[in-house]
Amino acid sequence: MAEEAPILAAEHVSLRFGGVRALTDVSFSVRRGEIFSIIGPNGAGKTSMVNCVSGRYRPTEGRVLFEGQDITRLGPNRRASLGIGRTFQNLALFGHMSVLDNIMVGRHHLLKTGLLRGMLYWFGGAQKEELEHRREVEEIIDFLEIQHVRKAPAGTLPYGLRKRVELARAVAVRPRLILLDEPMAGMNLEEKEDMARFIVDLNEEWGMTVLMIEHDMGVVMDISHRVMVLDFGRRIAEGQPEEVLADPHVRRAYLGEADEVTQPAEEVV
Ligand SMILES: Nc1ncnc2c1ncn2[C@@H]1O[C@H](COP(=O)(O)OP(=O)(O)OP(=O)(O)O)[C@@H](O)[C@H]1O
Repeated sequence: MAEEAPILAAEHVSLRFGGVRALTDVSFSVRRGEIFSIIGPNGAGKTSMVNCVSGRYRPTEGRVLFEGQDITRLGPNRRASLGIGRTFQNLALFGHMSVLDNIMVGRHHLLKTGLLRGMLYWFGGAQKEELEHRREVEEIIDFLEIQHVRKAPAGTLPYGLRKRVELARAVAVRPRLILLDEPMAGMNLEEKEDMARFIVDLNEEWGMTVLMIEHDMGVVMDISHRVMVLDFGRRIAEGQPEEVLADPHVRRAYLGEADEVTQPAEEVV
């Protein structure tokens, strides 16, 4: 049987900012149902790559395909409405709004009915649709275990919980592909474990394909099905976590392992 087409494919993507080559000829594909991680040292091009997928950046060369459709020229909102959701490296919540409202905003943003319908709601119409949204949002709140803070202003929550709310907002639009930019950044061990569990559940129980940037190698190796390694904007490896970890090129470039030639000579006494 022929293999199913990938949900996401990047083909020969290059991205330049003036003289800076953020990405050079990067190709990879993500299969439906996978947790796929991009790793690499600082400045390797990970965020640039994810931005080329979300539509924030347009590649200088190459193409990005989502479910077989060329989305290279589409803007971020259009891509979001096709089924690509995302979270940000830096939190992007409305601090004064409640957790519940922050998540509702996530849904409103992509509603077919749009702004006018949203306004109608506030003046008393469209409640049925709204009730359905609320039900779905409550389901997400339960799933991410943030019931106890649903009424709290998002800005008053500890960092780990805010990250979870941000994930809830991205999940609220039910994307088929979710882009997570450093979901564990700044978290303590317990928060990381919780977040890792949520990502795995999103993937396994909610059927979301995940494309993730993460620096925490333990988490990456634990939960990813496949990993791509970028270094200086180029793809230097891709495969299952254990293959990638064993790759000598990766060990040298990323994990900082010196190869034999560069080992300091033993001191002769
Ligand atoms: N908007 C921009 N304007 C100019 N240069 C940029 C821009 N965005 C990224 N770059 C450059 O592109 C290169 C790749 O950056 P990018 O942020 O994609 O790397 P990264 O792997 O995500 O790094 P980090 O792990 O530190 O987040 C870097 O040299 C960076 O300075």
